[in-house]
Amino acid sequence: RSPSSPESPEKIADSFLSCIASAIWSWLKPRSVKSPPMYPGCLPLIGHGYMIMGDDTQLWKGEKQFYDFCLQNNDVIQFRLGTHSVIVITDPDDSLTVANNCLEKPYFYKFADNVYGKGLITTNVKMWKLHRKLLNPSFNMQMLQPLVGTFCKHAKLLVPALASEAGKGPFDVQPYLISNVMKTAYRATFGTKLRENSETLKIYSDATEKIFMLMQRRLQKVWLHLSYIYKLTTSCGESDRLANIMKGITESVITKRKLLRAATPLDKLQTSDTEDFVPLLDRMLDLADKQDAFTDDELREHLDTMVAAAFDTTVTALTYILILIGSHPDVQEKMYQELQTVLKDEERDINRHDLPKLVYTEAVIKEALRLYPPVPRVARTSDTDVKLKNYTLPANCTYIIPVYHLHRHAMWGPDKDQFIPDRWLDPARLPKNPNFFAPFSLGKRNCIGKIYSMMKIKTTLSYILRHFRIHSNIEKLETRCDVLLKPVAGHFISLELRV
Ligand code: HEM
Repeated sequence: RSPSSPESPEKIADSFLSCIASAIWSWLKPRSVKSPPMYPGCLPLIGHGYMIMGDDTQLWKGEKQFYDFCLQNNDVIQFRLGTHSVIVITDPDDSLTVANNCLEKPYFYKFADNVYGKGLITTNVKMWKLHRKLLNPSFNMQMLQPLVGTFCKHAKLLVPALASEAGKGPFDVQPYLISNVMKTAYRATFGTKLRENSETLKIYSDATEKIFMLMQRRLQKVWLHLSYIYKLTTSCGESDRLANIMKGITESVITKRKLLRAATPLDKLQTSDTEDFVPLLDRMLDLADKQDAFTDDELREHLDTMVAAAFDTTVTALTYILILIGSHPDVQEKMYQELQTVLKDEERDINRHDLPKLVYTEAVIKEALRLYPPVPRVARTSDTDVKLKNYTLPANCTYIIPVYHLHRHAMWGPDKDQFIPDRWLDPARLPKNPNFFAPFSLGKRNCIGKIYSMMKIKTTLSYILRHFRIHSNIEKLETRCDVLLKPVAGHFISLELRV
């Protein structure tokens, strides 16, 4: 049977009936004496699922109600997705407890298993422990610094592209950023130069975006969480079709790279082909050769995961940063002055030594990630009881840490909703508990690419700032949320050439 073929009617009926039985049981079963407050309005069978139905704006609106309720109810509450219990946590210590003790991801992370199943984000804990340890060294500062040259090269290409929009009024900057970020992510991961391959890039990035969209649609319709039902839909077939396209592209890149490695001495391969960085694919092929670390499928799914995890998050972060600094000319001017000081007013490229000196720029990036975290919530699950400060929760709950709400917790002070980069330069203005800031998640299973993304964002921003004044209006911004928190309106910026 193909993955998208329909199941037998008997099987569907069985699964439907067991679902109803479990719904009735979960509705009637005695609640433990001490359990977190339940969000009002829970219905049999669908739980609170009806509150997040509709488009992705509705999903985020609905979710926000749960998370706001959590902030108002001592930072731990519960709601029901269908018959499934979901615990929401905005307490920073409990969030870390869950992040470190519940390393498994919930069932809905498996909705894109056909592409990313064995990649770091979705793989099971046993595999994750082995592979994260092997991959960590490829993401430390020393290994990543050689990529700054590649980031600069692409940031310089972005400048003339953006210049074509200067002086012409508001426009959507995201398509420019998508092309830029995808090219560097693809190059850093596969070592492939995408200019020669831009049709492939387009097919690959379109497929990535569509797979995310299908996953989000499934997430919103609780009945489609049942794979027996989902497999009857056209979306399932479409998702498998896109997965096969991506599979084909990545397999062909891996095969070509293997052939090139077989035919070229390694030192020549690195200097001639990839400036001075070693692409992740080469590092993983080394590990596969020497330690038999990855199967071909694992290799492919890790690499596709890296590109997917790197590109949309970074584009979204850069978009919010541009909107925020475009709405705060004083902040923008301070960043520009810092840049000129670090570069000593010279017309030279930015290098790896400059990046740590951009202290104010880093504060701006952090403040933007605080107000608009591209990943606004992360989720976990556990097959054992979990002990929080005030509750012991049973096995098989899903946990949600709403990062967006941690970032706007009352502990940030009365100005929590305002954009104030300076707060990052004065520890007295930050919450004492560092776990209130988690744009890259918390604990052991946090983002492996956080150093990469800070370097990429700083470099790209620096080139944009050197050439343009940015104008925008954050007051008009509206957001929606699929897997990521994305701008849906009011996100256009205008550019003015600096002379
Ligand atoms: C601003 C940019 C980024 C943000 C905000 C971000 C955020 C996150 C978050 C919140 C998670 C946890 C997801 C979860 O548990 O559901 C995560 C995981 C991950 N991120 Fe990022 N990320 C960014 C950039 C990157 C980049 C550039 C890469 C790769 C080069 C990357 C690779 C990954 C991977 C592989 C994981 C899974 C880690 C694991 O489970 O061990 N991310 N990221």
